[in-house]
Amino acid sequence: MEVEHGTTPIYILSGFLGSGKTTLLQHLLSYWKDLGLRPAVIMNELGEINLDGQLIREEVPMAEMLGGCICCTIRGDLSVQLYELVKQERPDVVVIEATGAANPMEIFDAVTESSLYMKLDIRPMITVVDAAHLAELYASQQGKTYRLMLEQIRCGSDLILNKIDRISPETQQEMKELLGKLNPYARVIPAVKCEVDLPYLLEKRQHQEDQFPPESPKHVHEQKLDPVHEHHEEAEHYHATDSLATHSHASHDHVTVYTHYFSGPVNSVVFEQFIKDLPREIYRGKGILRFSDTSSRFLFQYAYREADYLKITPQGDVPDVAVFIGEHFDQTALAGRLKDMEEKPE
Ligand SMILES: Nc1nc2c(ncn2[C@@H]2O[C@H](COP(=O)(O)OP(=O)(O)OP(=O)(O)O)[C@@H](O)[C@H]2O)c(=O)[nH]1
Repeated sequence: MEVEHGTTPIYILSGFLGSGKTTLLQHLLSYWKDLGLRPAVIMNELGEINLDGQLIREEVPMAEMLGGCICCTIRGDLSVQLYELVKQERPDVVVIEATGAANPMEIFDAVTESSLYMKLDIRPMITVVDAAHLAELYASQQGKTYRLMLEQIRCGSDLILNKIDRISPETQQEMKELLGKLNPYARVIPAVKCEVDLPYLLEKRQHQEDQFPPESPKHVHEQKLDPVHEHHEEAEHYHATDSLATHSHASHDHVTVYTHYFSGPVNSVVFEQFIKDLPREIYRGKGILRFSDTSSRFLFQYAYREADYLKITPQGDVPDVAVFIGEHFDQTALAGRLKDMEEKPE
């Protein structure tokens, strides 16, 4: 990796909730470590607790931005966190993992603000796309989730078409072509578990600026480097020029998060059934649990109707917790079912 002296490369990982960003992050961190580089991470979660952080090696410096989205509610904090992380840890490279609900243009905005007082090399965005989820949303072609996904696709310079194990070869071909149409400037990289050729993904390409379509991220990016530019003017300009940006800040107003702290262990079979029965409006779940019928603790992941359980020994003092993210789901009903499980663990 070419690193300009005194300049910190910043990679932003974008992609809808559960698409595979943390999976990619883990590959990136191992790759850089093997090269003898010191990576650092900024993780942003909508929930109050960073569960993905549990999957990251302890020695990797990490700034956690919890309980909001860096593209809007806690956006101002990003430049502060980035500044402190770079100053204190002197990393060779920083990766920002955005929440899957984040509007990519706004993250670009927030990061470029930091580049006003730090030497940063903001690399083009990497967007991870859940192939099966895209196929389904493309079929219906509606909803805010679809629009947000389109925007994330449009802003990526590399599009990792992940989870191709979940679609047929024909659909795979269709999705590749679709990505090519939605964003002709990006490289499309099909993958399973984000296993991609990392030197290829990270290489600095010639004429990288030409990758951006006219009047899209590059345009906004350049404006942000002008410190006297008024924010609302920029926002207006962005809305006026970007045909997909019909909802900018409001893009994830429809996304809600429910965090449940468990008062005790729950039965694993009952919990697994509960996850299987989750309503369609809930598209993401994760948590750390203690089951009454097993001895170890588990990290569970639920993304787009597929669940995964991993035995873990949490770092530090981590409560038993589950976080659910979805669109307008009934939080009270969900809370009730979880509570029931605690009261009847067997
Ligand atoms: N079947 C399948 N599952 C995958 C693949 N890649 C990742 N997953 C699983 O999908 C789930 C979500 O992956 P993450 O890497 O946590 O996704 P994320 O984008 O970081 O999720 P958020 O942080 O919630 O936005 C996990 O259970 C992964 O093991 C893949 O290629 N195929």
